[in-house]
Amino acid sequence: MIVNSFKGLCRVVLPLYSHKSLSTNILVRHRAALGKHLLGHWRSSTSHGKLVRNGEGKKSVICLEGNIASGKTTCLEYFSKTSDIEVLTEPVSKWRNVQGCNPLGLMYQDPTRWGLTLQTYVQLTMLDQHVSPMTAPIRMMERSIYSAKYIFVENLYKSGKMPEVDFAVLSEWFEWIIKNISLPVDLIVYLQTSPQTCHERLKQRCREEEKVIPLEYLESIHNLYEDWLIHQKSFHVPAPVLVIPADHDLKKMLHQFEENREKILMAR
Ligand SMILES: Nc1ncnc2c1ncn2[C@@H]1O[C@H](COP(=O)(O)OP(=O)(O)O)[C@@H](O)[C@H]1O
Ligand SMILES: Nc1ccn([C@H]2C[C@H](O)[C@@H](COP(=O)(O)O)O2)c(=O)n1
Repeated sequence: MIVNSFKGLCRVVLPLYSHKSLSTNILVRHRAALGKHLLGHWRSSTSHGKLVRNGEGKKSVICLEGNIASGKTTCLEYFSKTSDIEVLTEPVSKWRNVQGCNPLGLMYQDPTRWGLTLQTYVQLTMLDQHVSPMTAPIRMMERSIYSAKYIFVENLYKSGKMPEVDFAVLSEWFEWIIKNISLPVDLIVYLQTSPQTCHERLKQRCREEEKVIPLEYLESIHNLYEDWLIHQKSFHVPAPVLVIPADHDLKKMLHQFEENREKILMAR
């Protein structure tokens, strides 16, 4: 089921400067030079004033969304065997180890203290993925900078675990990013599961940091996903949504991935 076709409108902005990303060079642009330079993998968009990756229009970006342990990595593994697709898994290893520290683990231990720390780093690493040069015509990436903000930051804030000031700082960062940098998404594939299924799979995966996650946490994440991608009543949806029911066993899931292959890969 394709839920919606809702492309974001771009705004004209005048960024004063940009920065060097973790893996790519982003155009460093001053007001005086706006629209004149073409550096590295980036160019300034003449129509919208955003930083845009060269060749962006010819390629296709699919974001795979879903609750924790819904089966996103398993799905990406399946499609990684297809030629002409590059797969970007979430940089969880970075979230577990930044210069010897583990912000993911710290966040689960004390979300009020460490939520901002983790989500700032998630936002940076997801941005880095969105802007990294594509090495194949189709990119499938696990989650997005959008779900980081609309689901996980929102959940921390709504549940009273993120202080107002932390939420405000993260929100301003996020707004700046989406206003100034082109982050095109052509399709969102939503693996729709029940929170109970995720809880079972989470226990089975047994990631150390996640042992403290109760069913209620997965229910909150689930409700935010449903409001965003199914009811479309909370936040902007940056691309059409393909929903794949994902409570089924592995065999049936692989069958469904195959059935949806065309819809997913034609998302341009
Ligand atoms: N359809 C399925 N049925 C049963 N177990 C599954 C299924 N899909 C994935 N799993 C298992 O559930 C756990 C979480 O899956 P994973 O793909 O890592 O989820 P995610 O990337 O969304 O967190 C893993 O142990 C995986 O082997
Ligand atoms: N913005 C985010 C994104 C993810 N997480 C957490 C949730 C999981 O514990 C872990 C990885 O998620 P998965 O791919 O297994 O669904 O990272 C977060 O807290 N904030």
